[in-house]
Amino acid sequence: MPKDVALEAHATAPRSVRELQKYYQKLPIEFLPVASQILDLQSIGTSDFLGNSLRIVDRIPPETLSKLYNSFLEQKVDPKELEEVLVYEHPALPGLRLLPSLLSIKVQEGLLSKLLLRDLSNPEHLTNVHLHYHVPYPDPPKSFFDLPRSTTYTPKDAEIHRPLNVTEVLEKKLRWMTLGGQYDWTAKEYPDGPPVQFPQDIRDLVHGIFPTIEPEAAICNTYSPGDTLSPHRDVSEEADRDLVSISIGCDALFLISLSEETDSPPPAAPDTARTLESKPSAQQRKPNKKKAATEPPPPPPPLDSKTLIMKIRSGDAVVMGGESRWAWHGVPKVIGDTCPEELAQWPDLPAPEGAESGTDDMIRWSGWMKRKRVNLNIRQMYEHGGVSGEH
Ligand SMILES: O=C(O)CCC(=O)C(=O)O
Ligand SMILES: [Fe+2]
Repeated sequence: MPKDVALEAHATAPRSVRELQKYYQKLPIEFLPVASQILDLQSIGTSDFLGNSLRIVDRIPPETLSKLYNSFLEQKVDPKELEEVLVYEHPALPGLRLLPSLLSIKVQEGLLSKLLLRDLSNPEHLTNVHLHYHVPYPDPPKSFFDLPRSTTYTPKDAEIHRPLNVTEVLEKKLRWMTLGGQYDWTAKEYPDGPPVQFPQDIRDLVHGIFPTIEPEAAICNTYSPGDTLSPHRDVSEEADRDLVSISIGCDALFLISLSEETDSPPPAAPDTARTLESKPSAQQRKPNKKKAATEPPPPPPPLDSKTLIMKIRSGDAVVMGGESRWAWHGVPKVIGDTCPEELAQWPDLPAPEGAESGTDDMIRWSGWMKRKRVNLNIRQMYEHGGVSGEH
């Protein structure tokens, strides 16, 4: 589908989408199991609701995956240990493909390590922290998870921001990193000039599974429970190739819509970049005595025939292609305590070199992932021709 020139990077989502986002953002997690609008990719096939409308449109055989995993992990992965991956489509969002449990736990762990222990400490990969802080890079390069506790991030403008320490940055402030083409969040465009090299091993894995895209740019989002991503469309890429979104760690709700309803926009959003919100999660907030937690929530806003709200888990992939490539989408909720056990201890690193166990300067990051959701959102920026079709 050719990209519609009318798609504006700064436009605001339709009211119906914003209302759903707000509803699910506020919905206490204890009510999620009874929220029947939510399409749960893990109960596809067993639920009568929506499940009936899903179609299997493709299958990825274990042999294909094991070859890609072998080279990604640089170790032998027996196809017998893998299951065939089913690819689903839903009539509400033509061109949206859902791949529950795409990546094995080992590949998820490998991907986390490449992204966060290797690529994050490459100074070419900018983060949201760079917008307002000087980011210290150790020489020789090493993982940010190996930095001494005394590491300080000094603000660019000391009148607006206070200095941060490495714990604050990695636990809370770090919300995204850009890989390859460095998207400019304020101008909402990719800068001119040759893009930063996309990590080859991640490119090979993603292109091997999804040959319809040549990975050139990605956003690696990190969320804690309580963090949200407001509804938006990713319209800055020149190529109308599929967008591949891979999630690792805690479960999340993902809202996506092709609703065309137009209405008056809400008050203007702050001019910085994208609307990421970090609020204390329901779990972190002190109990509100006036409002008992068991009080049933109001009914949800109606879901029109062009909108889906779904639960996304660790290892799942969502591909936005065709008409859905330019759909409105957002993340109203990240659900704490849902990270798969095998990943929860990541990065589980040995003590940094030279640090003695028990010294003040040593931060044990083991268990960081237990409280996180990491989403890798991969795009092709330019049309070059020569990118093949199906696998
Ligand atoms: O975290 C997600 O699932 C979606 C992220 C996203 O839409 C984006 O980075 O543009
Ligand atoms: Fe997006």
